Amino acid sequence: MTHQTLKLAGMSCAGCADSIERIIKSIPGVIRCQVNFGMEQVDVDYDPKRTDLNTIQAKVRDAGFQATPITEINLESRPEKELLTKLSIAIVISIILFIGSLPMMTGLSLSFIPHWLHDPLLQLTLATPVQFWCGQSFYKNAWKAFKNRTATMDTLVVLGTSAAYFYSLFLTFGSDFIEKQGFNSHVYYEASAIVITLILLGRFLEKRARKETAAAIKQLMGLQAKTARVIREEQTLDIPIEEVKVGDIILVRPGEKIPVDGIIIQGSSSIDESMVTGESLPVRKTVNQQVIGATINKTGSLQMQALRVGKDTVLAQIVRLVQTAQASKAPIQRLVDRVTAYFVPVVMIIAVITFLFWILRTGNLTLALITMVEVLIIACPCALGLATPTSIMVGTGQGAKQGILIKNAESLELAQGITTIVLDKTGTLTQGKPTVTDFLTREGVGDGRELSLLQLVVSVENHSEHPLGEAIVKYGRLNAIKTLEVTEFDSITGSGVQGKVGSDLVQIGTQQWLESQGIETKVLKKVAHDWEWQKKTVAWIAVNGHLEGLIAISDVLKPFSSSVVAKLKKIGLEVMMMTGDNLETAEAIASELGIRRFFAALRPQEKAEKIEYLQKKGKIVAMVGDGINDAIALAQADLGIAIGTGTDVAIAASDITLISGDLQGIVTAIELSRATMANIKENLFFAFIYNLIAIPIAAGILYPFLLNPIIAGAAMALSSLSVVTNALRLRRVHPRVGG
Ligand SMILES: Nc1ncnc2c1ncn2[C@@H]1O[C@H](COP(=O)(O)OP(=O)(O)OP(=O)(O)O)[C@@H](O)[C@H]1O
Ligand SMILES: [Cu+]
Ligand SMILES: [Mg+2]
Repeated sequence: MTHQTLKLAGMSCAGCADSIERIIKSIPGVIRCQVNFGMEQVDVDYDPKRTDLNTIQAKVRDAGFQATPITEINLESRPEKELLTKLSIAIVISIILFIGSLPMMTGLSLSFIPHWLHDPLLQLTLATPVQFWCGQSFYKNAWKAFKNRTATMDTLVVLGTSAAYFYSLFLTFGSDFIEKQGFNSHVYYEASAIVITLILLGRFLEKRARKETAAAIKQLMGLQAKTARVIREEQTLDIPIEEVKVGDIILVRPGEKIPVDGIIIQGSSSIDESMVTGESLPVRKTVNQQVIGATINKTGSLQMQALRVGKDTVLAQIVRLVQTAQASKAPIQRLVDRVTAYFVPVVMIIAVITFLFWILRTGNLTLALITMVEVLIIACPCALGLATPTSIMVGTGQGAKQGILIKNAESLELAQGITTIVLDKTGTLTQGKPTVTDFLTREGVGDGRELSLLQLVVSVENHSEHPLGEAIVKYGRLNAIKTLEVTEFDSITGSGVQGKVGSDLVQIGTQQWLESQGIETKVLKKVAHDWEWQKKTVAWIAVNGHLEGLIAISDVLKPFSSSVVAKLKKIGLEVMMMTGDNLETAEAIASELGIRRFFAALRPQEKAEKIEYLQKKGKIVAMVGDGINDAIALAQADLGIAIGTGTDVAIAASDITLISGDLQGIVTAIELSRATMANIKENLFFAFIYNLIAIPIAAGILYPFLLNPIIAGAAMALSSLSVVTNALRLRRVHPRVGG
């Protein structure tokens, strides 16, 4: 499967986005296609054996749009200059036309307005370029839609303003005829010109605002360093970031940005990773630790080796993730789409009925025409099309700024509805950087076997990815233990690890597991219990099926664990804990955090089963976890939240990732979701209520009070603008637990 992002040109409203999506999806071989109206781009997945980029581009071109591939991240937006020129000219002409028609509109004789301004021929000369040059894009788009056998908001604008324009044109040259019929012979050039101007103005402002919503991504990308100082063939050179290759040795001085992702090979420093992880405290890093491109090296001088460059860097991946999330459709949007699809044709029918009704009832052609034009203009559903996507864009962008990656709009919509949140213990509530506190052999202190047993244990744990394993290896290093060769290593997720050192079978893991292997564990039970009550995790050691010792490992809680649990309860969620660790340790930790319900000694599959059990009881469950042992449960949960410092498996199985592992992100994500959904509902309410009220008025139910078409145009431009502005308010959501 090939993935490609294309930049789109020529879209004027959400309706165009829909038709492009439909066209691309209809090409055989296209697997997935998603248009992002806000970013003006489309993501396509296709089978390269069945179709290719040229075919896709040609199809899009046939429909009247342009699509060009984006290879590197590139956000240059289409020049707005042309739109601005057209808008300025339209404004000037509209003002002149407006002044000229004031006496007629108000019925007053305003002597300061020269009479020639009211001349229909002059008005025609002024109105024509506005209609066909400034308004050109409406005609083009309406034609495009017509060819695709759909109707969009452009269709409505074209029908409405053309009706006003051609009616006036007819009057200009045939007013005698009209007057003989007893009709009023006022021309409506100014109405059509002003409506076009207002809609252009609305588009211009909307474009501006939409550009602002892409700000989060732009900000992320602007973070990238421009150059890097590399050492090649013993020479130090400054080269552009694009030319850095994997494996290059790079020098980073204090205060400089880390140019690409890499590993420190010399020096140590504290590094500000807040731009990527949202974590505000600088982190101390030294040799062999990874650094992320775009983060800031604060104090020390570093030499690093490039590991990932270009589009493989963490930053580029984050940008891509955020872009896809912003383009994705929330379930609520699908409903809106269905409604909008029927909206335009329905409006056209209402317009025709309005026309027929008034002409038959009053015989007044002007009245019938004006009401029809109003219905066409005022009912334009573009605010409806903007309501959901703009909020989603701002919401996901805002999350990214705070170190919360939301996989798609659906996850964002889901987060607000959860009732229960289940937290994993090790690595989620605790730091996941445990240290060994006690080590005991079967015979107790001084049996002379301590070091040789520790050597066996450390050798096996050296192969484990588990934080407990890492802690034991570190402990071995402190005791100057040399590791031995291990064969037949096996990791039983959720239970422990085993391997052969020479001919000895070494097993390290839970008591439960060793018992299930037929190993007698009674002798050390008392010591183990004491340790567990001190919140320590106990690993049991057996060699050749015989219990030989115990290791106690303790892990401290993350600084915000308690306050996050409290806050989650306060916003009305049921909080539970779930762990693979034993019951006593779990109980001790849970009571410290004030969590009443918890499940302990769970194997990975059982974690998922517990979640399923909660779901069966009608709860909507979010699960937060970091490890391989959490992956199934994360996928089972309604909303999976992964700790970014955890394993890749967990991140892949989740819907939301907290990049820095800061638990406050859970609260932020939920509040952001609630705010976004509320915002979408406000937007939809505004958009619908406006149409519901405006259409009947435009159709003339309040007759003899009639709207002027100009007011209709202004109202419609304002309604989309207010939707976009409302969405931008989401940028003010910054909930934080610690202040
Ligand atoms: N590499 C290992 N070395 C020693 N013991 C292990 C190892 N891996 C797992 N265990 C044992 O299995 C138990 C369960 O492990 P699991 O990975 O499922 O959960 P956990 O990391 O302790 O806790 P949580 O589920 O809260 O993240 C551990 O508490 C430990 O006793
Ligand atoms: Cu519109
Ligand atoms: Mg864990």
